[in-house]
Amino acid sequence: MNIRPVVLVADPLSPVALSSLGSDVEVRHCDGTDRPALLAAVESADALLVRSATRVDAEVLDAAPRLRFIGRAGVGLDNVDVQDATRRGVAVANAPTANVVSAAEMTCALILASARHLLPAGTALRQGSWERSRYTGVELSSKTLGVIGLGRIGTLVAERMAAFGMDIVAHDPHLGNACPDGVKLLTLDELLRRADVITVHLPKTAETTGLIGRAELAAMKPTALLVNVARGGIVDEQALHAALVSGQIAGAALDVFGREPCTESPLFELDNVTPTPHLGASTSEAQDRAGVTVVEAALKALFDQPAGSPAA
Ligand SMILES: NC(=O)C1=CN([C@@H]2O[C@H](COP(=O)(O)OP(=O)(O)OC[C@H]3O[C@@H](n4cnc5c(N)ncnc54)[C@H](O)[C@@H]3O)[C@@H](O)[C@H]2O)C=CC1
Ligand SMILES: O=C(O)CCC(=O)C(=O)O
Repeated sequence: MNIRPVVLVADPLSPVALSSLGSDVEVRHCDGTDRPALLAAVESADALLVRSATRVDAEVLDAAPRLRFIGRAGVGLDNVDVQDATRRGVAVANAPTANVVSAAEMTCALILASARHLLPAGTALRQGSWERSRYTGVELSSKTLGVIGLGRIGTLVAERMAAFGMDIVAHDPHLGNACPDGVKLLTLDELLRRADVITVHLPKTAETTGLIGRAELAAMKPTALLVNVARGGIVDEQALHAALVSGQIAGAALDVFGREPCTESPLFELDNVTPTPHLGASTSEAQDRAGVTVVEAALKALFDQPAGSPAA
């Protein structure tokens, strides 16, 4: 009889994280985006480890009578129904700091890529077109960066872009007086009107979904660049498409989309959009840290507590 607890890995975790699971647990894998496979596999799972692709909702929790722990190897918990899990005595842990440097570096890369048209210029060159004046960019030095959500990632982005000579303004109603030196806190409307580059670093919640819509895009400068490495749906994609086509704003870089995986979008047809497939946390360092963090939490939940009692 198998008495080892079963850890179900439903999204790809780093090899370092997988090996840190050790031999006291039985590790099983499934594709968490394949709903029937997930629902079948979770039935015997004591712990479930996911990244952002697997949705853990009431249906999954209903199918998982033995589940004691859900580990989210990353920051955003919008794909896990934490409230429902907690109500059922299933502990949930994420890795809130594991990938923030990677996400911040990705954001900086997208800001620079957008300002200098790297994606369309490189694509044109691969197609044999040497168009230097078409891809004239803008300098970032002395421009204003507007950070919406000055938490861990927003702060790292602000620090890094300040080194490029950008003035930093931010909007974050939950910060109170805890604003870092050199950053000016503004209302959302003031930020939208003043910033040359706007970057979004918010959790996806009922409050933040659709926060950047038609009216907010209309308030931005026609030269503004908008970057979203947070979550799809915080920026209204239809309104953004209209704003980019009409020249209401100059460009956008998007790492995240309302529906993922997202392989087709009218936004992908626009030269002034730099899209990436949710790569913010996709570095070996971030994946090792995030995976090991949730594995350690899973082992603690499985072995430090008697089965059936909720982990802290
Ligand atoms: N693209 C990617 O691969 C990654 C995306 N993310 C996303 O980035 C998000 C932010 O991550 P962190 O900076 O680590 O989170 P955090 O919790 O440190 O910071 C979020 C900040 O947003 C602020 N905030 C909340 N509601 C707001 C509102 N309505 N207006 C303005 N500010 C508001 C909070 O006060 C907080 O300071 C995550 O929730 C996740 O969804 C995180 C890592 C990688
Ligand atoms: O690597 C992932 O699963 C995505 C990272 C992410 O979006 C997050 O940590 O919130």
